[in-house]
Amino acid sequence: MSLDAVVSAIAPVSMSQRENAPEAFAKELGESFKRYGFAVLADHGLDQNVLDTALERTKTFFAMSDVEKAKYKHTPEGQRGYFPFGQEIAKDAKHVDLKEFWHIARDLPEGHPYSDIMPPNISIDEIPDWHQQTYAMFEALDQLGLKVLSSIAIYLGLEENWFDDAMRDGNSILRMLHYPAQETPPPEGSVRAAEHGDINVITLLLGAEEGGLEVKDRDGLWLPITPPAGCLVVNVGDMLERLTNHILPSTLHRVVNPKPERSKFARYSTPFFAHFRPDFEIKTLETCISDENPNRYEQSISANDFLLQRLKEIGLI
Ligand SMILES: O=C(O)CCC(=O)C(=O)O
Ligand SMILES: [Fe+2]
Repeated sequence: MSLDAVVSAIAPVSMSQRENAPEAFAKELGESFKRYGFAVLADHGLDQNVLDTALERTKTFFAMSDVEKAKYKHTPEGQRGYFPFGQEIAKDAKHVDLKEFWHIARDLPEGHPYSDIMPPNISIDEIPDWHQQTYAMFEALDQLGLKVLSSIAIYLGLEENWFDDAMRDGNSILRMLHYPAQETPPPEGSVRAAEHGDINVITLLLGAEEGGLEVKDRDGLWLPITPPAGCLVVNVGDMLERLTNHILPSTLHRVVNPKPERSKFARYSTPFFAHFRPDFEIKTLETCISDENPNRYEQSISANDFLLQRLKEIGLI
């Protein structure tokens, strides 16, 4: 198969269809998720200025010295702030990933019942408007995520607003990722991000235009995903896979090292991991159980217990 054929394997779905033809949009989106666990969204309507400003601040932060950045290292229970280079290791992987990142999470009002599970964000002294600018991006993606989920609900035969309560005050994370340039070849076997499934409900990913993202197809072959400029990649996470009894699969993906001609370029990407509220019980949807697909999970599990289990596996707590 030619590279072009592979790139277009996941055809973009236009969000502009969503208002006029919600059922048709939901079907096209849902079929892409069912087939690949991934969809490519065109015309997402996000404010480019908000995205550009947040990315510009992110580049400023990662350009700071390791000593300066270390002041903002996340606390083990926190999942907010800075995660230095060489910390995350994918489940069952032998080498750490070649990346550093920052987590922005939801701001909660003081005294909120989830405050003990969802601590406050961390600000950066050297970049005074860091929180304001990156939180604008968090909020934009949070809202877009709900729209995508409402179309998924339609596809699954649920009420359009089914996910609203499950996602209210959810423990979502915007991850600003920096994969440094590779002027000298990295250690044998290390990659920018080793193969993994995402833990959360859905992920909205910007920044994959710089190549490297690959998705493991049913036959075990890796499909490169290089979305057209201005498109957003969306994928199903393990929580939605479990909720839907694997009707919507959480597909393994990875970020491979750059080709020699791109090795002097850093890669920045910004996945938004949409999460349920911590006390939401993930219980298989009745609409996803059938004779051909019996319930795979007799027990329900709270979103927070599921998350803690998985964070331990990848070395983040
Ligand atoms: O950087 C990318 O393109 C993907 C990142 C990713 O899969 C993740 O952080 O979970
Ligand atoms: Fe991922």
